[in-house]
Amino acid sequence: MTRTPLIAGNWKMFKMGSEAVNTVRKLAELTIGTNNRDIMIAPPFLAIPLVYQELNNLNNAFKKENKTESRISIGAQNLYHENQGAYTGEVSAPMIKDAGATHVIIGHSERRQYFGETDESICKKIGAAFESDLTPVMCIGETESEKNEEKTFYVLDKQIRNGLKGFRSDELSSLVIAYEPVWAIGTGKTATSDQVEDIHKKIRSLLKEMFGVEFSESLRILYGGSVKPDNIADLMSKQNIDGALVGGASLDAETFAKIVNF
Ligand SMILES: O=C(CO)COP(=O)(O)O
Repeated sequence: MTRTPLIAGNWKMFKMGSEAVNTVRKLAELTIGTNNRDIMIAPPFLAIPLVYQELNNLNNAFKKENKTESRISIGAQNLYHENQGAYTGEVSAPMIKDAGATHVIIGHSERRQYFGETDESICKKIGAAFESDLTPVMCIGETESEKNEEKTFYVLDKQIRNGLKGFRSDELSSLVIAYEPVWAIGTGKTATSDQVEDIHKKIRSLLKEMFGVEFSESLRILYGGSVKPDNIADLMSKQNIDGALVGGASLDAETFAKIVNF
């Protein structure tokens, strides 16, 4: 089974609209001709329509020059699980889709930590993403103290079982999982590629038990946490690491393009 790698950038709460547009333009130019991997960027909500418009313009220009379309797709960083209603300040899956995104990051550790997200709310959000035909990138990961107490897989098992409760494998077909150990996010500490490979193997075998071998073998499992141009190739050399979810190093187009073109 070959899984197309996905290199995704999570811009978190960074970049004004014009900065987002400039960065995506540079990134598209630096990744022209990249054809064996998927690229996704997740700008703040307000920049999504601007980035979408810019990518459309660029793709039209590329077409005229006989170049292939950019492989960059757009993701949101969160959603609310209801489609519409009196939920002041929230953004729904149909709105995200309408703005031009195809992916959505769900359950990032920063949302779990600062905004009270739970496995149960994450499960509802995954359902809402699929209902609107968005690809959910479901984030899981243990904290430093959970790691020190050797509870890593206990925590991941719980996050996966509860986050994916009630779904059938055919409903989850485009799901992406991102393993992001909380202690490696923004810290410069990366898990070694062997440690990540071992955990990804365990995640895949849990998903095989839950949803069958066809599903587990086609599912992409990304790693996130201090991914940089100098560690991406080592990570990507492992059989069960199918891409990366990059924070800080995705903000600069040149740095991120080096990661994309590892
Ligand atoms: O949280 C992350 C991506 O979602 C990882 O962030 P860093 O790459 O900055 O460690």
